[in-house]
Amino acid sequence: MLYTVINLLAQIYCNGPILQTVQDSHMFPDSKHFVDMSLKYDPITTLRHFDELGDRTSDMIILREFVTSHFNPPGSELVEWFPDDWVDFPSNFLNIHDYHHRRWALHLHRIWKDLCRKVRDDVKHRQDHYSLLYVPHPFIIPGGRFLEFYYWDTFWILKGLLFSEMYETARGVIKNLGYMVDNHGFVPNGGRVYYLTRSQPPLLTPMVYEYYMSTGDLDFVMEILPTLDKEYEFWIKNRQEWFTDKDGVKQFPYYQYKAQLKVPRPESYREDSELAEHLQTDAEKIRMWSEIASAAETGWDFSTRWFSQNGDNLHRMDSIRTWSIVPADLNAFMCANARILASLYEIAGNFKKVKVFEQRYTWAKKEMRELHWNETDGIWYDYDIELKTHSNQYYVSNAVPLYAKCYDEDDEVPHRVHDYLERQGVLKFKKGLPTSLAMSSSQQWDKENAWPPMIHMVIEGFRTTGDLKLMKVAEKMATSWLTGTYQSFIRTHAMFEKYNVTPHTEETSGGGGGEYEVQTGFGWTNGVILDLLDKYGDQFASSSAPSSKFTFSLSNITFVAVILYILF
Ligand SMILES: OC[C@H]1O[C@H](O[C@H]2O[C@H](CO)[C@@H](O)[C@H](O)[C@H]2O)[C@H](O)[C@@H](O)[C@@H]1O
Repeated sequence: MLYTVINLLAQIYCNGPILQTVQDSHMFPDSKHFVDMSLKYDPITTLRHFDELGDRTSDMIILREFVTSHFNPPGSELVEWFPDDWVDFPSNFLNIHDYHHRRWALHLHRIWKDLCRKVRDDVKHRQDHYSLLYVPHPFIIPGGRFLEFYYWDTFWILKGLLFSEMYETARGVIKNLGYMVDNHGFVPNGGRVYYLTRSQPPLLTPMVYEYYMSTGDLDFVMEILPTLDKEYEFWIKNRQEWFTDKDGVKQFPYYQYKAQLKVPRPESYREDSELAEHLQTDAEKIRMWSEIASAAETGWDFSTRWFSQNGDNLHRMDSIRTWSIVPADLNAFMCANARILASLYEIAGNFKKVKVFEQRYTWAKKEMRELHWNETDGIWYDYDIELKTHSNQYYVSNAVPLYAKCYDEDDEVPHRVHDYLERQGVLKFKKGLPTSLAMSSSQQWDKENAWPPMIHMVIEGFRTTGDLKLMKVAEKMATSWLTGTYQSFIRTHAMFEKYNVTPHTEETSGGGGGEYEVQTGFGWTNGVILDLLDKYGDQFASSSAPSSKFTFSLSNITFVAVILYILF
């Protein structure tokens, strides 16, 4: 049933004459706008009405009239939702000693209410009218143009919700992703029908682990465990290959982002059509669109990481070759998934499964050592499976295996990672780690853009080593990030999805590049700040807060007022 509905919807939102005509007409400046509009009639009627217009759809006035009379504006399928478990002052925030930061945290905490949505019941009953996929529980959207849930964003949103003591909402967002696995076989990139051809970095199992660590809610873990297992199977079945020795004997499995797409991404239809314009054959175009969709699956859309690293094509988007890359971060995530699932099955007393996942964990660590670890440079690199070599370039993702703890107990490894970052000169970026050093790139997952999830993983990677020197490194990074983003917030009153950390200016500002304007809101940014304030709020003092006496007393009054309000 659901399969038939999805197929029908695909004819409107993923392919077909309406999508192509509207997107090619440049009716909306952002290609995502059109595919987020819900239908006024069912897909078959809509297609028939469009067909009846014949050639007249080349007239912009007629086309616009058709869109207005057959589609609703984006967002009308969602209700703004007040989360039941939201309280004015979560007691965790008492741990934030500096009142400026506490006030900032309270502001971010309030933003959860602005970003919380519930899918209207009508979507459940008439899914064939909506590109939005039905999920049963309220959830947090990233913000800006992103009005649906996003898979890997949810991990950092969840971290923030847990610090905000919104355990019910946190459980709901996890359950929604589980609902995706149960109904669609995997977690898509985001909650739209056009995202059903690809996933995103697999962090559902780590989310359950984080939730369990904060709540001790074992019943929920046991309930969702089969779904987590099912998601792991999706990655095995659809994204796994075996590394073989020269005699063809299997050594260990490895994972790649590998989505298949025969058409341009619907939400960036124009951009992808133009990129493939020069290609002669359908096969070449399909390959390029699949490489692009796979890059979107990485979460790093787009980055020179997926483009040619040399020659005339250096760092050009049309040289995209995601299928040739074995990403260090994806394999680290799969490794962490295997380790967590082995522990959860142990708690469940299912020792057969413990053995299965322990074996997968052992393989994953072997894969990390043999394909990614570079003994000379002391870091993990992406592996180029076509050229049979390390990618050998600095990307902040090189440090993700440290966060995922995907290496054998060895005190040296974290220090070597630190030394590598130092040698690359990226620790000199005072405001935050740059994503890459590919200065000629105009992509958003490159150069001096710093992304909250990556900053968080590096900080956590060092903080959790237990090594005093590296914990200091983590603290310094966290303090710089908090200071820069706080100053930016005071100046702009906005939280950005990514930040520019160029050393050439004093101030941290919103990032740039890529195919859309920098967005504000912003789910994962706020989640990361709240989690860092959880970890460092008792030590971190604002050097940058507004200094006038008036602001000082006003903020104290605000805080006292909040406390009085709670007490009485
Ligand atoms: O519409 C273009 C792309 O937008 C998304 O990617 C970016 O935003 C996401 C939400 O914050 C984030 O998860 C992703 O890492 C960003 O690059 C979307 O995920 C892409 O699939 C889409 O093509």
